Amino acid sequence: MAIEAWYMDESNEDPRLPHHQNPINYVSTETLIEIGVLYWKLNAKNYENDPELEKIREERGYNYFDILDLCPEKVENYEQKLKNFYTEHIHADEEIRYCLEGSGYFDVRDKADRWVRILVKEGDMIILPAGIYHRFTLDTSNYVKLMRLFKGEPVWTPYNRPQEDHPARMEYIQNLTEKVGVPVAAH
Ligand SMILES: CSCCC(=O)C(=O)O
Ligand SMILES: [Fe+2]
Repeated sequence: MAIEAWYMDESNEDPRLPHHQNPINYVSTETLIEIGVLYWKLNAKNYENDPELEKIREERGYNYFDILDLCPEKVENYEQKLKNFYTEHIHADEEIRYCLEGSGYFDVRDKADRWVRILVKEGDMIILPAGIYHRFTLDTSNYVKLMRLFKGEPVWTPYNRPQEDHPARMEYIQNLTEKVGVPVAAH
């Protein structure tokens, strides 16, 4: 099966809960593609010697990688970092994450500015395009180990919403509009 994604409910409960709507409202792979989210399923057990991963890295120029083992013992300012991850933001570059262990949620905004929750678990690699509003949270299992990839020297700077005048945001919106030929929701 492809990656699992759904529209979120509006409740203010614990972000680590799934936040499904009732009834469950899944988001199709086509919709994810339309908003520029890319996805691969790989064998995470094999990440140190995986020709498939190597091919993606080569084709897309991801010469940098590191591993983020998201637990309080290994991450400085753990709570603060989690808080920042869950604050809606964009980046000037793609955000590329490959889940090696555990799971978590990447939330992205669709064209109508609705939250789409993407479940990322072992073997899932996702690319969020530059300029897409997004955030990240652990799920109730409370643990994830992610590979972070990048083209060139890594820059992880988040620009919190609103960022309508940020060049990456403007380019993202431009691409969205070109793809479908209709305006996206105003912000
Ligand atoms: C834990 S990686 C995902 C969080 C995020 O959006 C970021 O690092 O910018
Ligand atoms: Fe981010």
